[in-house]
Amino acid sequence: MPSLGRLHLITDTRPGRDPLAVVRAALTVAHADLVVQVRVGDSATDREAYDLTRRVLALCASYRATCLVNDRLHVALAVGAAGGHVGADDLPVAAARRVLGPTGVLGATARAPGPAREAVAAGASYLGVGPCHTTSTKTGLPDPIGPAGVRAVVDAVDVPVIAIGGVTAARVPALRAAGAYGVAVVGAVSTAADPARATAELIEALTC
Ligand SMILES: Cc1ncc(COP(=O)(O)OP(=O)(O)O)c(N)n1
Ligand SMILES: Cc1ncsc1CCOP(=O)(O)O
Ligand SMILES: [Mg+2]
Repeated sequence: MPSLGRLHLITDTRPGRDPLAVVRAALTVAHADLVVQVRVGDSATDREAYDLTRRVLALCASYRATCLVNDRLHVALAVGAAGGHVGADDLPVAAARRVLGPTGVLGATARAPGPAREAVAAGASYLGVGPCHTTSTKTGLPDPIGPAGVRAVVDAVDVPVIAIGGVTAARVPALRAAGAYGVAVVGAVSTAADPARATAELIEALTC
């Protein structure tokens, strides 16, 4: 697998947001260091997910950035994205690996060492670990695990750990010190007054 980008931008498709404009702004700064994960709401149709993903993939291609698809692996395959991300309510990791094939990038959500090891054994190529901090963009999550929780997972696996949940540039140093390879964000970029600047601050924090 080519090396994974350290900054994962997850699309924000809540009403009033402009995910394509945010992705475009982030790409102008982060280029190939960016992984864009297309995540649509549960009520979105497959056609809507497909159309958005095709457009994101075209933007990513211009910058040699990686495009992944959250949950809907058939959309990832249909558009030719690099892979996808699954969690507890999605296909099991082993099934997702069969769908994507041996070379697809496959992320799996884990928040503790045991499930993290299982996900890697089942074929995950990276782990999304969190919520690390309180988030306002997803409800119904368990308590934040903090950098110490990230460290526990990092110590248990040999794949990149991507910290997620309430991540800001100011919080990146502690997450990196805990062994996180990178971070995934929604709000830190999508709700920023200047998404390009917010991206630059995250990239700088990740490369220090
Ligand atoms: C990088 C990354 N980590 C975790 C998640 C969360 O995935 P999941 O648990 O399946 O929840 P939804 O995003 O599907 O609501 C993620 N998407 N990306
Ligand atoms: C999808 C998801 N899974 C765990 S936290 C989260 C949302 C992260 O969004 P933000 O970066 O705005 O906290
Ligand atoms: Mg999911």
